[in-house]
Amino acid sequence: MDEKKRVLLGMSGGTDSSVAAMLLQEAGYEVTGVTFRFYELNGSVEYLEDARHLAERLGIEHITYDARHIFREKIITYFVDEYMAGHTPVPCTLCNNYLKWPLLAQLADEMGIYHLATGHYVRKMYLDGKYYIIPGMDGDKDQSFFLWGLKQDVLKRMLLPMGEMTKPYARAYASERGFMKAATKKDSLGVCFCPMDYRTFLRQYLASNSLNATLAKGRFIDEKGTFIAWHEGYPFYTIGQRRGLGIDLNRAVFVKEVRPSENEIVLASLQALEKTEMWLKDWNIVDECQLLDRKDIIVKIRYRKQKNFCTVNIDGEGLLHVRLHEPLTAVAPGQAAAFYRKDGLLLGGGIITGSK
Ligand SMILES: Nc1ncnc2c1ncn2[C@@H]1O[C@H](COP(=O)(O)OP(=O)(O)OP(=O)(O)O)[C@@H](O)[C@H]1O
Repeated sequence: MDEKKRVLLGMSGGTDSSVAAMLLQEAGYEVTGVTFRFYELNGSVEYLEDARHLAERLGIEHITYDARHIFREKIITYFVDEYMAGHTPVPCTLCNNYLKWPLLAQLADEMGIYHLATGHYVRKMYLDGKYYIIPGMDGDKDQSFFLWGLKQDVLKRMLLPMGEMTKPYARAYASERGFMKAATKKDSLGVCFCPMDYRTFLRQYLASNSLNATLAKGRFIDEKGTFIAWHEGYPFYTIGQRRGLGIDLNRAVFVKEVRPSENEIVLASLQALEKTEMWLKDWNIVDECQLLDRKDIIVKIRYRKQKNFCTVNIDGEGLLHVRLHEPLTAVAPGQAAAFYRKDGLLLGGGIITGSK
């Protein structure tokens, strides 16, 4: 078979990658599915069985790849370390950019397969000699926010069959073909290894690594340093947080600052959290001409909803400097910022290291 017609697809056992397998097959590709064992919540391997079973029904080759050790090292350890440093980590962004897609490329190379695919709801576009990610047609499912770190060597090989689909259509598509389990799978919620609440995960992780002594009660203080109440330990709070502080004041207060060395959390009004400048490290830009020094760049620091205009430059220390045209609240170190052109082209992104 023409090597351009072979594709390695990441199969999670979920609806999207299952439908992606069907679409690629219908488009005439010889599909090989790979399921990475990243993390098995409560030891469940049902996802592996589902992926295997689907591959069998479709008559496609399927392999599994044990990435638990590397996932633990690169994603979970990083996640815990970031909270312990008073930051807000972005495990899904890191996993996609440094693990999932690079692993797909590595395995595909070993198998002599050119194309790489996933069930992400994104599309890609070729412009002036470069490939760009653009949001999926289903605005509600768009996952472009997580993919700003991918380089051209991966982008050029990507096939993104779900980009033109909506989730309801994907479910109907699987069901019409008799794949009822794939059609009715629940959407995955948040971070795969702690879908609900990171605090519970953090407590368990620290306890099982004999590190819980590092968590002591600390002081909530106001901006002037006045004691307000006791808190559970600084890693359990993130900048911008309002709910779950466990205190009852007669005004709305938000986490403005996390101070690990003092185990203090500074609380303030929302207005006091406003920032107009950010600095990013570990950044990636597809084409500097499309991003730097322009006045109409959109920046997102949240997966959903938020969008602001900004101007981006590289500063003397090699960090990306972002000037926000309107202030943003809840800018936390460790979080990702992704840049878009007004028409949706994903221009790059980076990790927030400072703001003012
Ligand atoms: N364990 C895994 N092994 C291989 N590929 C994976 C794995 N987890 C996710 N992927 C790939 O990454 C894509 C995006 O995964 P993510 O978990 O962010 O989204 P999702 O909407 O839940 O996808 P799905 O419905 O396919 O599970 C998946 O569609 C799949 O192609």
